[in-house]
Amino acid sequence: MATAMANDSTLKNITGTILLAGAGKMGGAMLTGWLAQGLDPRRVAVIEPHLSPEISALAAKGVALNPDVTSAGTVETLVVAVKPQLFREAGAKLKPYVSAGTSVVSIMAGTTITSLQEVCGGAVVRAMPNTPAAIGRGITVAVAASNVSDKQRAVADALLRATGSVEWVDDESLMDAVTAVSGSGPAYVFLLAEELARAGIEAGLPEVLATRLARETVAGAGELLHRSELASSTLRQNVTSPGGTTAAALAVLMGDPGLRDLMIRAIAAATKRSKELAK
Ligand SMILES: NC(=O)C1=CN([C@@H]2O[C@H](COP(=O)(O)OP(=O)(O)OC[C@H]3O[C@@H](n4cnc5c(N)ncnc54)[C@H](OP(=O)(O)O)[C@@H]3O)[C@@H](O)[C@H]2O)C=CC1
Ligand SMILES: O=C(O)[C@@H]1CCC=N1
Repeated sequence: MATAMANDSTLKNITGTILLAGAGKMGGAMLTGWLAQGLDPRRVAVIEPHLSPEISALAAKGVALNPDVTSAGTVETLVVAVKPQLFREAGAKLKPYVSAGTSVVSIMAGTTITSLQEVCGGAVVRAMPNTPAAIGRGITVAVAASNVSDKQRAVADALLRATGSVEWVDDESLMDAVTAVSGSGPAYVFLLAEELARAGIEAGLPEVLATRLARETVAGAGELLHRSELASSTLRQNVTSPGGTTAAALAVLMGDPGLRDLMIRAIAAATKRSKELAK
């Protein structure tokens, strides 16, 4: 387990450059979190071939866009948020930005610490965030290579914690299943909202009403789960009146085969894909 954790001033006290490679959906969400948590925009540089209007606008606040190696300054932390399939090509171009003291924080699915060390060098932290990071409600799991110093780990922790909570693990082999559960997990919940709406329409509801009911139900149940100290199974039981409507639906969802079997298969497929992306 990590010994060095960030404190409130870690982001504000950064003196080197935080270089973000890949300001897409996940990298862009992390950048938003860093700036919201007080990271000085002048400490941030972004490498991104197709800059969105939102990222381009950050130049006015001092974020450096596509700096060359000499103008990037001393890169304290390189955050790699490109697609794993592009990493070998993109990583080789990033290596000149990495010096002896640079830590490399990767959020790429599948890509191992060993590959990152080979391609970029540096002291590597492998992390897996998720998109609720965009509203500060993400959860990230991180694992550090043995050459990551306490200070580097604290900076990585601060960068990741700016988008939600962080769990550190020691065993890198957990990262494939982590990716399947929490990295990809938001997509499963959004699919639940889609299919709940579709089933409502099938049951006779107007589309607009069904969509609203499904969206608010998923969001409200998620917020209740977030705020409550009760186990999710207890919250489920609190909805389920004996012999009532929920019990009738749950008999289908918890039947055999049911959601358990589907979820086990889905997580196994995503875990397998994460392992394949390592190759
Ligand atoms: N989306 C998610 O929920 C999560 C994603 N991740 C990981 O985050 C990474 C990014 O995913 P996501 O944000 O969804 O993908 P995106 O495609 O939205 O973002 C990747 C960005 O990298 C840019 N890019 C391409 N080549 C380079 C390069 N050589 N140097 C710098 N930037 C480059 C892309 O530009 P262009 O589009 O023009 O090619 C794009 O803007 C992936 O490795 C993924 O595994 C991790 C957790 C969750
Ligand atoms: O789908 C993917 O591969 C990435 C990793 C986790 C979420 N999105």
